[in-house]
Amino acid sequence: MDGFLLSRADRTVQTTGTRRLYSDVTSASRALRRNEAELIAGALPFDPERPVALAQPEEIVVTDGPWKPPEDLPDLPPVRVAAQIPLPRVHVARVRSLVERLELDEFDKVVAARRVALEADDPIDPLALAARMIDRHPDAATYALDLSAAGERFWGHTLVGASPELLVSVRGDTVTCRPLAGTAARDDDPVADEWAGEQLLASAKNLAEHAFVTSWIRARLAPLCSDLDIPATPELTSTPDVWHLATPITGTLRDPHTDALTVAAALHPTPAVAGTPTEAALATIRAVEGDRRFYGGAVGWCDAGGDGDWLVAIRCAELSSDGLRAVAWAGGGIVAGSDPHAELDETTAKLRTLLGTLGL
Ligand SMILES: C=C(O[C@H]1C=CC=C(C(=O)O)[C@@H]1O)C(=O)O
Repeated sequence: MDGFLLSRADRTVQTTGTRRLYSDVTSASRALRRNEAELIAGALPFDPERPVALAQPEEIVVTDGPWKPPEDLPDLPPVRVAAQIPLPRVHVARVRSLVERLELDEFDKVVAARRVALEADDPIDPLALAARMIDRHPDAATYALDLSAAGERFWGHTLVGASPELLVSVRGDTVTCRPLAGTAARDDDPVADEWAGEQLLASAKNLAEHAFVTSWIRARLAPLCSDLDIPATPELTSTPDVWHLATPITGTLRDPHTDALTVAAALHPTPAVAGTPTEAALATIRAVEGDRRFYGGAVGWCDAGGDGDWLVAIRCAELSSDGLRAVAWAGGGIVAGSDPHAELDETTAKLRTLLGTLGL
């Protein structure tokens, strides 16, 4: 796939071709400020030390409403699970060890993730997968983008997902964020399902897990924004697979020239994907999991006026250049009191967003 697609309920940005690549957020933001680029789209990796995938496209199409896929997209092929990395019992053991380290005050929260390697009989077309994800997850932001700009390790690879989590949106001088943290699986039985949501909203452990994210975002946004409105308690939101705790946040840019890409970089990675304190959480994730590549990163666009949308790159998979292999990730926030088996189940529920779309 050549280009970028971000489909949200109100607006779709689709680009093709590459006019120029940027090696970091600062040079991309400078190009926007100097009007050298009309729009820059792409992704920030999970690990801020790794290369970004940001490009000025050749062609840009912005439309109202969600993406309307072309009729001639190929069917999705049969897909099977080739490996779980690590094995589920190893993930449980990792979480147990992280909880012990939390009790020793090494960090307050850390996000533990695992991945599933997939194999397909025929190539998975990234746009066909995105189209199916929009059908199944109409309230999420669906994305599909070429990661080649991040260097040789990513040549021809694409990232496809349906994220329920808005990192930041900027329109004029208005900043909006909607962090998520705290999860419960949905239930087929409507009564049990409603109960699961109510329990989540009342869960001290999940409220604490969520508060680490909102207080971190407050600290990061305060230098950039005035009139910060961050409700004291989260609200309940849902995807077809899971319930989440969400906090809608708004603010006004102190300097109206600050662009959406700069705000996204200042807010990434939040404790919803890394943990807190950030450096201790990142060091732990690097040592325990290795490189998460673009899972847990940010996907979005920013225009020369500074407006833009950046989504947290979760509920996604990275597809190989031939489309025959894919890796899907899911993680969950670990805090004092986290139950290792429940954390494994939570990642399984979150993986359903991607795996269910592929018929698994
Ligand atoms: C890290 C993920 O989810 C984040 C977003 C919502 C809820 C989360 C949680 O409850 O742990 C995570 O912070 C993921 O889906 O891989």
